[in-house]
Amino acid sequence: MTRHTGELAVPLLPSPYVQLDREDWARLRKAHPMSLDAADVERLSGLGEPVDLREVEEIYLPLSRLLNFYVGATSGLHRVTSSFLGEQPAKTPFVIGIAGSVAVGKSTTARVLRELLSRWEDTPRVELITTDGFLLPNSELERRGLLERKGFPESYDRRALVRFVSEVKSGKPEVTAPVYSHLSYDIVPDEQIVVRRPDVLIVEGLNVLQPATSTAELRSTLALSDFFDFSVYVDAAERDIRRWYVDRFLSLRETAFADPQSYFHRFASLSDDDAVDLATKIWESINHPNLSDNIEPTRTRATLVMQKGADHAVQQVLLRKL
Ligand SMILES: Nc1ncnc2c1ncn2[C@@H]1O[C@H](COP(=O)(O)OP(=O)(O)O)[C@@H](O)[C@H]1O
Ligand SMILES: CC(C)(COP(=O)(O)O)[C@@H](O)C(=O)NCCC(=O)O
Repeated sequence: MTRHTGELAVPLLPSPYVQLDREDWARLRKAHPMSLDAADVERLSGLGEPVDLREVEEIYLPLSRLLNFYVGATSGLHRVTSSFLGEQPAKTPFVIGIAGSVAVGKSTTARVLRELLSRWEDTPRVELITTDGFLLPNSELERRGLLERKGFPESYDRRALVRFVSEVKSGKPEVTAPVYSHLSYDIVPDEQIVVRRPDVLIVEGLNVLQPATSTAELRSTLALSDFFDFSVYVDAAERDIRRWYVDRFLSLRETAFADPQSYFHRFASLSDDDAVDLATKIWESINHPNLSDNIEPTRTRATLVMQKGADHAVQQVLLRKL
């Protein structure tokens, strides 16, 4: 097996990652045999995403196995701390962060992992939360002049997001999160997600690996990632991500945008060329600068980096060893 040092080195420091080609990573599966039964296959194909089952077996199953080892080791550490303190050990939810650009495949990765992790005996209850629920409402974004910066770190209520994850982790019986609608393009008033002591919490979003900010308003808060037990950065070449974004925009024209209630309904009747132009313009003015200024710089903070090729298939996996 060829293992070499990952490219994501901080200059002059040894890379903290071991880099595995797809074949090497997939081979790890043989050491930890697992298979999907008919019910698993059915559940996975019911997720509404065209995920190749070979991809699930070769990439996501080994990852779910690794995560299962981390869950065991982390709960051992919690037990040690409780016993040191002379306390009764309580079960602490294992928290996974999933970061990456808009349209890189974070939601798909998160949903596949939720399915696979819930198959492990010690983690049957896996909850998934997306950070868009913590975007400031449009009225507030407008007041702050941030409507064109949705998805940038400052467009979120970061304090509420950190509080949410810390409360789930502290074992609070019920913790609620606000809900964002892509249909209305805003936070949904009076709607909430309730999380009740999961075994695993997956937190997926563009900015989940952002370091703590030091603005006057937020100084001395903890970073969200301080609560992560494991994090995944989904990575790909920007030209591929932009194409996935434009393709998704084109297909949303026939589905979500076609709904008269949709904020984007006015885009449903665009010609192919105009839709491609508009999606490319949104990419260049919002999603590209957010990726290069805010999201990509957090990649080296992830425990594991999945590097996808043009067809979404993972080509390389970088796993943090140091
Ligand atoms: N593993 C995959 N195989 C095939 N298509 C995928 C895969 N992951 C994502 N996609 C497609 O790429 C687009 C973006 O994926 P999504 O998970 O919605 O990204 P994000 O949550 O990062 O915005 C979607 O159209 C999705 O169907
Ligand atoms: C809602 C999002 C900010 C993503 O939020 P996340 O759940 O990753 O925090 C993003 O999908 C979005 O709508 N961005 C605005 C620019 C655009 O329309 O692509």
